Amino acid sequence: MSLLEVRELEVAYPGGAAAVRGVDLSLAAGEKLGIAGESGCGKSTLALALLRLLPAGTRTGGRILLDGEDVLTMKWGRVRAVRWAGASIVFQGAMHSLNAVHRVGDQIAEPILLHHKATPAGARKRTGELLEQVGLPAARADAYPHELSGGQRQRVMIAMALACDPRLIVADEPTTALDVMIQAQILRLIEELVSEQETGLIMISHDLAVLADTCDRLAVMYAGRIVEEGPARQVYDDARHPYGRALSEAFPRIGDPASRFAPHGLPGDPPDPAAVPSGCAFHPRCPVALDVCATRDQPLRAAGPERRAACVHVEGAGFGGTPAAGAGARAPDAEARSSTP
Ligand SMILES: Nc1ncnc2c1ncn2[C@@H]1O[C@H](COP(=O)(O)OP(=O)(O)OP(=O)(O)O)[C@@H](O)[C@H]1O
Repeated sequence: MSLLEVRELEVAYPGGAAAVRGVDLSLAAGEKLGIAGESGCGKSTLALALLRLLPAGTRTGGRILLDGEDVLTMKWGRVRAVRWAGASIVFQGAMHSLNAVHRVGDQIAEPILLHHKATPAGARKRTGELLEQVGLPAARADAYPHELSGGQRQRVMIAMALACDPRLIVADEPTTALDVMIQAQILRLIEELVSEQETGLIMISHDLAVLADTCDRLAVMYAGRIVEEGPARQVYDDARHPYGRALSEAFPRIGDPASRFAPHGLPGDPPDPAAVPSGCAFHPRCPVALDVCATRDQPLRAAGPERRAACVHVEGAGFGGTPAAGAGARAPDAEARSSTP
């Protein structure tokens, strides 16, 4: 049985349209899955749904099975028991997630006291061990968040997330606010810790390169849907969906310093959930869209071994494996749009 099975997940904020629209994904124990997409594609909404941290009044549909138990329908007492111990989350910007008026050691100890019924001395000992595990001296337990650097605070957040030995860690842009050197250290730390402990990891980022370097598998999200999925390195090197391709071209390539100076960027923005275009939601920005893309949405379908993509070009010749003409580098091309599938 998978550690996590998400089936046809729908999430709509109070009074709003669906921000997550029919997401399916699964994660094996100890597996690392990256979820990529631009801001507004629904990645954080998906992360919050996994731990049932969505605001009151949010409508959800589908199923989120964590070790076979549906997080969306479990009683609140059970949800509280599952958080930290079953699954925990690391948010971006630890300054906002940590309580400014409590020492960081007390904040790490809190879930340990709650879930492991530890004595205060036992919780303190475990807190020291966790801090050392994330590369901080145990004595930093006495510090307040403002006395730590951004990287140190993010390490504290990771220590908290690990405190109850969860089966799953969800890391939502865990390094976005940090400088590049610290970012690399924190990513390596997360990777090592989850590998050592066979913890499942869902890491969310807009940066495909970061995810390709850290994760086993990658899912690309656009307008609340997963549009591409597969082994991380393959998706990064040879995306089958034009959006995945545009995203991988939008960032400097791993190991290719020259690409930092290449023209990048994907014109336009992802749609607002209330105004998702008809057909394939990406078609207005897609450089290889066909007429049919404006009217017919594509399901995720096999796009090679262990790979899936939701694009009209996947089935036929001409797209899968063939480099698309500079996805994102120019406006939709009239010739491509007028050709038939
Ligand atoms: N609390 C909320 N109430 C209403 N709408 C929201 C709320 N949070 C997010 N949204 C909307 O849901 C959509 C998806 O947002 P979400 O934060 O999940 O995307 P994201 O891909 O994680 O982006 P980011 O990287 O900026 O967090 C967006 O259109 C956003 O405006």
